[in-house]
Amino acid sequence: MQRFARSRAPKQAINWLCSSLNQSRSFQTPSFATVDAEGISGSQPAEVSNLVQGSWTKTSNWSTVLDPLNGEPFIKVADVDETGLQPFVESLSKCPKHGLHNPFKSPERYLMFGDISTKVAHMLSQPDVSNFFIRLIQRVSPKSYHQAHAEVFVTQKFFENFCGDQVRFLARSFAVPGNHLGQQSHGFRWPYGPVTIITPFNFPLEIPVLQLMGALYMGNKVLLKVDGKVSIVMEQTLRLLHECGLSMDDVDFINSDGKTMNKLLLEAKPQMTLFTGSSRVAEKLAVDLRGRVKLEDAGFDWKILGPDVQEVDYTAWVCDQDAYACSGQKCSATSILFMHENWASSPLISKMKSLAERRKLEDLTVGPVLTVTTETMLGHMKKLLEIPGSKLLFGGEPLENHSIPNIYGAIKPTAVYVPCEEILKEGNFELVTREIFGPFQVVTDYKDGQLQMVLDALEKMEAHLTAAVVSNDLLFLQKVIGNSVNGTTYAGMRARTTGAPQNHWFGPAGDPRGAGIGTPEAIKLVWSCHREIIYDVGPVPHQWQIPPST
Ligand SMILES: NC(=O)c1ccc[n+]([C@@H]2O[C@H](COP(=O)([O-])OP(=O)(O)OC[C@H]3O[C@@H](n4cnc5c(N)ncnc54)[C@H](O)[C@@H]3O)[C@@H](O)[C@H]2O)c1
Repeated sequence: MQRFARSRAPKQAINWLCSSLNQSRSFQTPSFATVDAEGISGSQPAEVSNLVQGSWTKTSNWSTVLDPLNGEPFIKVADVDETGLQPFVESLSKCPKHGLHNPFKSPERYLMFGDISTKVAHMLSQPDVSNFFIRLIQRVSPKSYHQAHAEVFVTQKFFENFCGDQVRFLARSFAVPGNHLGQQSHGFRWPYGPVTIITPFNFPLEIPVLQLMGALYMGNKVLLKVDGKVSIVMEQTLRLLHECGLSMDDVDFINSDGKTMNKLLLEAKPQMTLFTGSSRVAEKLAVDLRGRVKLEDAGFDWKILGPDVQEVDYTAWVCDQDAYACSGQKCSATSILFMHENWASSPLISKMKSLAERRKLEDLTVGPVLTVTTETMLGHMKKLLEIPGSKLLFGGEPLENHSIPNIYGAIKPTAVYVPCEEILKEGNFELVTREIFGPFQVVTDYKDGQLQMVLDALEKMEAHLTAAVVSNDLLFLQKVIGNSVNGTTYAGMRARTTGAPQNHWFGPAGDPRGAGIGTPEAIKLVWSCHREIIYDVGPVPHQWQIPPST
């Protein structure tokens, strides 16, 4: 979000934009929307507002988002600075610790959220509405139509999952008989009350919506902050939610830089903060907020190809999707691929190379990298190539003929081979396991007797988000799964690291602060705590007498 000289749009980007305009000419802008996803441009910039204490507000301090495809300043965001925090602090402080609803207070709100979910699910199933969000996502976080569609589809299915009575079932309690008549213990799911959600740029709709709704379902009041580069998507989503019955006061929405948000958190003291983003910020917030956090942080995700080589074309395709779809900007993207020597002697790598080379900017199957520059990615590659025995497998060059502004990255899908023995060496491990949030992966191989070396590498890693064990050899699967911890691990010859839908728990394991997203279990774990009410209503036994002191 910096001001940049306007650059000429490249031929491919213009062609692509024209074809997408033609494709979507028949779509109407939905009634709740205040922007036209197709029409936003340097000459017709969109504006993003804040929402606090039930009203949409603007500020005098606008930051500008550059169109990732051509550098035009195309979105103006009303940024709140440190002097504008008070309304947000006050708004959050109005919510008590026992929340907006709980099993003993306003239980009708559980039903209300079931109804809201039904309406939103229906709205998102309308082609005008889904296309609006698909295109809006593509404009700010460029990814292929298919990938943006998947994001909207998963979000719609999530809402379908929480229609009717499903929200109140999230707050299901249990009871255990007591020691005497009249005594019974009941376990309840209790909200935290005032909470905050902070999310990154890469899934502008899915991540904030799934976390936001989970928080609301369980009875919390939410202050939401989405990365400013993409916050237009959630601003429009909130307008959709309001149209479907969400109260204007249940969610506040702030646009600010990270430092200002950090200050707000220290002042507002939310009971819980869900942070999704880099490990650097996650660790800072864990300290600043004295542990009142749940974290979904960096992913250095691994895939192991076992000894049983089969379905090489399919496996190559999944490897390509896992590493390079969304230009590698999924926290679940494969960062390192370990192949058994049997795969190393198959045509896998040459097939992966061909698939990577099909990707093109015109259809956004490869595109701008929003948080890592070309220079950083290629610099990292150079350092890896200094490791003895390493070599470039494919890619390794900047994208050509584009006008992606140079605050963003633009490289061809890249794979660098590093020998497994070298990866484990003290000086190399940190370098090789650095997360590059772009179309970049490390590939290595291991011999039949070297599985332990691979497992040692997994043990040394710090992020344990997604993983894939590609094999149908049950003993091999057992060995790898039993010796690793990643929170979302796919196992079997169709295993992948990316593409978790709303019906799979998604989140890291091995960290008590780890959050989850999507499923009822994730919602209950992240957005509610346990409260035990022990009823002890009597009667006191007939002729009871005061016993001796104990
Ligand atoms: N685990 C997951 O589910 C998941 C999902 C998506 C992305 N990620 C990770 O996110 C990272 C990419 O996103 P990014 O680079 O935009 O992350 P980031 O940590 O820089 O930013 C994430 C969010 O935090 C805000 N922020 C930054 N500093 C802050 C501070 N001091 N206090 C409060 N808020 C602050 C940002 O404005 C943004 O909204 C990658 O590491 C990726 O693996 C993880």
